[in-house]
Parts: sequence; structure tokens; C-alpha cells
Amino acid sequence: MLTVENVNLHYGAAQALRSVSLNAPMGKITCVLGRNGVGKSSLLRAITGQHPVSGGTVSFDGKSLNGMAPFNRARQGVGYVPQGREIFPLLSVKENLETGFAPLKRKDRTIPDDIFSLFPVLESMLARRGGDLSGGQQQQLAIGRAMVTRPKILVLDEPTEGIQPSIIKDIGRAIRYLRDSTGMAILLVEQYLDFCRELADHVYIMDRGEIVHQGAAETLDTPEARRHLTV
Ligand SMILES: Nc1ncnc2c1ncn2[C@@H]1O[C@H](COP(=O)(O)OP(=O)(O)OP(=O)(O)O)[C@@H](O)[C@H]1O
Repeated sequence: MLTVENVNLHYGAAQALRSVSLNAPMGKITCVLGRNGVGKSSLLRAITGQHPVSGGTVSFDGKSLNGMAPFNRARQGVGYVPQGREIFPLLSVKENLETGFAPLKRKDRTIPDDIFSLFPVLESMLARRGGDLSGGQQQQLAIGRAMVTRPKILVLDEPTEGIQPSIIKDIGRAIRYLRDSTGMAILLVEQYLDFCRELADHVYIMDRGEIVHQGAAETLDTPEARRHLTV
């Protein structure tokens, strides 16, 4: 289980996370919702080690990740699908997938077949440049690249952003498959309420750097939850 306890994060003098605590258990999909700019990406930066925390602890299976470089967190099993995908545009689809080999031992450097059963389009485009793919295909590639690292927890930053509905469905199906087939923990941040309501086992809502609500996915329909999500 991934545990975040009382985490603070600052950009200079500006505080983006205020004593944030949450759990992402194995075999469950945990969603963090919130409007623009409430600190969702900052939370994922604290978890993946892209930005240092100024207080509190991030731990995985009881082991603190604080102070550990992103590369070493990947070795511990933290897979990351960043906002905006961050595909290498000049590398082929195959080469983009192979960038996921970096944290793996030499004998484990293979591309798992289930990437292509989940996202057949990637197999048919293996030789194409990443930059030639549509936004939705790039999102599938970014998830595939994270799967190559054999994560124990998969962290996704707004996987539906700018993506057409048919591909959003494929991505939802893939996330469910990963939870059910591997028992990994999945933590995703989103602004798309319906996607989270359908997918999540547990939801948190953030507002101005704090967790202001948590509960089962159905609790997103309560007036109290809605109040934190409407603009
Ligand atoms: N590199 C940075 N330097 C300074 N301030 C930042 C930086 N990144 C984010 N912020 C600020 O921190 C706050 C939280 O931003 P964050 O990106 O975590 O929010 P978010 O909920 O992910 O928003 P979005 O949905 O737009 O990605 C915002 O006020 C933002 O302006």
C-alpha cells in the first residue's frame, strides 16, 4: 500500500500541499478529484519524487520513499503516467516503450504482451514516431511505457485530459484490467467526475492544497462533495 502522511509541499514561499494524507491500497483504484490548481499534480510530484516534500512522509509497503530519487522510486515499483503524456516525439513507439526498461534488471527487459492486448493500436504502430500518434494513442503509449516497468503502484495524472470518449473507455478498461489481473495499486488524479465515479473504489477530493472529502465513489453525488467540485 502507498501511504501519504501529513505531506506539505512548497514552491518557494507558496504552499501547494497542506498536511495531505491518503492511502492507495493494493488491488484498488483510488481517485483524487479536484478543480484546476488545487494541488493534484503536486501530490503526484511528491509521490514520484519530482519535487521534495517540506514535511510529512510518503511510504510504500511501510518503507519511506522520502529523499529517494524518481529513478529509485521506479525501482521500488512506482510507475508514473505524467500529465500531457511526455512521449518522446522523435523516438518510435517501440523505443518509447523501451525507455521503461531503465529501472529493470537486464533479464526483465521485455515488453509484456498484455500491453498489446489492451492497446492493439500500439502493436500496429511500433515503428511509427511517438510524435505522429494522436493524443489518445499517446496516452495509451504512456500507460504502456509505465507497464513495462512492472509497477506495483501505477500513478496517473489526468489520463482522460484532451482525449476522445471512445479512447477514454479503452483507458478505463485497461485500468480495471490492471487492478484485477495484477492486484497493483492504482492512484489517479482527475477532473472528470464520471470517469472516477465509474472506476474508483475510493475517492478523495482536494481543495486549495487540502483533502476536504473522502469516501466510496457513490459519495461523489452528495451535495457536500459537489460543492468542492463545482466552479
Ligand atoms: N513549478 C511551480 N512553481 C510555482 N507554483 C507552482 C508550480 N507548479 C504548480 N504551482 C502552483 O501550485 C498550485 C497547485 O498546482 P498543481 O499543478 O498541483 O494543481 P492541479 O490540481 O494539478 O492543477 P491542474 O489540474 O491545472 O494540473 C497552483 O496554485 C499552481 O499555480
